[in-house]
Amino acid sequence: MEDLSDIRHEIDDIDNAILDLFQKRMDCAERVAAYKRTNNLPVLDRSRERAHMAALADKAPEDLRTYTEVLFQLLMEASRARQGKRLAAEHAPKALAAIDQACETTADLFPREAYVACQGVEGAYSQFAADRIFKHPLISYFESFEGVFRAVETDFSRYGVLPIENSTAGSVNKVYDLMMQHDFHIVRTTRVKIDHNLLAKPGTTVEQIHDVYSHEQAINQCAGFIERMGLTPHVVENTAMAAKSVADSDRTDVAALSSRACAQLYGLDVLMRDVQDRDDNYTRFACISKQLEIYPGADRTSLMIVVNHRPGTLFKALAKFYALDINIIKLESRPIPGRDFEFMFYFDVECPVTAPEFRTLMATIGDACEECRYLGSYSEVL
Ligand SMILES: O=C(O)C(=O)C[C@]1(C(=O)O)C=C[C@@H](O)C=C1
Repeated sequence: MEDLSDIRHEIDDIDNAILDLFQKRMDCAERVAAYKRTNNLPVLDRSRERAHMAALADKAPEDLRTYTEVLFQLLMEASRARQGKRLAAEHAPKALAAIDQACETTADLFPREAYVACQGVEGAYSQFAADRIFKHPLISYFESFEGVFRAVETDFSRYGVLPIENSTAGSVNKVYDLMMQHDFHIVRTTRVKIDHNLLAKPGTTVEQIHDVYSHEQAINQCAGFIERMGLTPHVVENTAMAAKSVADSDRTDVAALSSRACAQLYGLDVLMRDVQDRDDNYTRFACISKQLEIYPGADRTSLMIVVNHRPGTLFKALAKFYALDINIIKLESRPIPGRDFEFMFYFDVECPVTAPEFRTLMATIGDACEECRYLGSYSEVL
C-alpha cells in the first residue's frame, strides 16, 4: 500500500508547478490587457475562448474532458477578471480626469449657433429638435443615422442630432446599435412632441389613399390609425423624405405621415391631423459631439457597459447605482454584433456631474463590469 503522505508530497509538487504556471498565465493576461487597451479591443473574446477550449478538450483524455473544461473555464474567467480590473483601474482616473477637464474648459453657455448634422431632409423632426437645442443651427442633412455619426467624427459638423427614443414606439434601435461603432459624446438631450398628419397632393381625398409612407417609428406610432383606414404602410428613411417623395410622385393614391411643417415645405395638403395612436407622443433626441463638452448644470450621465455573461452580473452593476442612490432613468440592451447573445447595456442616470456620488460611481462602476464607456454628462432642454 502506498503511503498517503508520499502521494500528498507529489500533489504538493504538482500544485506548486501549477501555481507557477498559473502566475505565468495571469502575467500573460496582463500583457493581453495592455495590448487590448492600446488597440481598443474588448476583454472578452468569446470566439478565441471557444476555439481554445475545443482544442484543449480534444487533447484531454476522454474521462477527463469535463474536468478539463471546468478547469480552463475557471482559468479564463480569472484571466478576464484580472484584465477587467486592470483596465478599469486605469480607466477610472482617466475618465474622471477627462470629466474634470471638460467641466473646466467647456464654455458656460451652450452655443446658440453651430454646424449641426441631422438625418433626413428639411422638415424632419430632427430639425425641430436641432432648433430647440440651438437657436440658430446651420443644418446639413444626411441620408442615414450613420452619416450623422460620421459627420461628427470627421469634424464635418461640430454637433449631430439623433432621435433615441419615442414614448409610444420605444427606442430607436438603429441609433443605439450605431453608438457601439462610433466615437462620440452626448452634450444635450431634448424632447419633441410628435404629431403625425396624413399629407397628400392637393386635390387628393382620403378615400383615394391606399399606400402610406413614413419612417418606421412613425408607422409604429400610427399603427392603429393605419389599420382602421385599411392603408398599406411603406417604410422610408425619414418622415420628411416620405412627404418629399409623395410630392414628387405621379400617383394620387399615396400619402405621407409627417409633420404639418412638411405640408407647407413640400406643397402638400393636410388630409387628417394628429393621426398618431396616442396624444402624449414624444421623441427624445440626443445632441452628440466629438469632444467631451460638459456644460454647467449637467445632471444626467450616459454610460454603456458590458457585463460578464454569467448569472447575477447585471444585478451587481445595478447594485452600484442603488448603493449610491442614483436613479436610472433609462436602461436599454442591444446585442453586440458578432457575439453570441451578448448584450451592451446603455444607462442614462440622474445625478449632477458635481455630486460626490457621481465621482464614486465613475471610480467604481468598472469593478462591476467587463467594459464601461462614458458617453457624457448633460442636461435635457424642454
Ligand atoms: O486571448 C485573449 O484575448 C485573452 O484575453 C486571454 C483569454 C484567456 O485567458 O485565455 C481571456 C479572455 C478572452 O476572452 C480570451 C482568452
